[in-house]
Amino acid sequence: KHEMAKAESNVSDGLTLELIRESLIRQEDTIVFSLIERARFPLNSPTYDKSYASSVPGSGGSLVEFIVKQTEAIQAKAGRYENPEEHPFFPDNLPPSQVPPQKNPEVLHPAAMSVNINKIIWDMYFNELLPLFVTPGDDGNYASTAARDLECLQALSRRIHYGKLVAEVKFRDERKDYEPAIRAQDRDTLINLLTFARVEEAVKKRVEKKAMTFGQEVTLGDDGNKGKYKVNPAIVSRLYGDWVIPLTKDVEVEYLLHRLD
Ligand SMILES: C=C(O[C@@H]1C=C(C(=O)O)C=C[C@H]1O)C(=O)O
Repeated sequence: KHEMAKAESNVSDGLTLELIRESLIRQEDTIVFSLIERARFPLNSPTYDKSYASSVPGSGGSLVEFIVKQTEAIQAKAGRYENPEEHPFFPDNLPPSQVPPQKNPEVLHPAAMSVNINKIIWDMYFNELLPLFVTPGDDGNYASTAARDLECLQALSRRIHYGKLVAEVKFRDERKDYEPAIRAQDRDTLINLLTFARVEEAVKKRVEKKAMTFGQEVTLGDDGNKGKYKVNPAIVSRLYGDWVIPLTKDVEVEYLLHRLD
């Protein structure tokens, strides 16, 4: 099946819609597990409170900002952001990579570099999503909480920015349809071209099922915990329907608008 998709794609770098969809499906596992790990802790609001971390040198904000900035600085030195699939939340003043450059194949148009919607992802995660899937309360585990938040943010960011690859492969497959819309800078036509409603419905159903499967209480003996999940499956489905899929499509459109620059 794979080989067929590859043969159809008539490009040399092996990028196919089928391989991209496989990666997006695999990334659902990472996202669901990272939400489950974060949900072990209650909201722990001091993690996000500027006054709590004000004595941490160089934090400049909350404890979560401190963890994210410091982690991104280390990972930048290790070459993480040389990979076109990775996008920092705080791109300003990141140290350069200190490892030998990797030969990443040039799959995307260079305009892809300027598309980074992590600010929107950050606000969505903390303002809308987090209060929906964690319990209220405070158990004092702020550093662990911030580390789990970073994992959620990175998994969501990678999935949403994968829209660049989705857009590239769709553009190559239907250049004749995309080119006039790009020349006209016509967002609505681009959205219509790249939307597959049936795929989106399947994604939402599958992530709900994954939340039920990965988030069930596994017990030996009586099934007293049946129907209790570590993260509410309906909220995972809503995360995808309301935010992940629309933001992925925003990335696709932003990328395509500059595809012919
Ligand atoms: C990712 C794709 O493109 C679009 C975006 C989707 C998503 O974010 O999951 C799903 C279907 C499409 O509307 C795809 O066609 O597979």
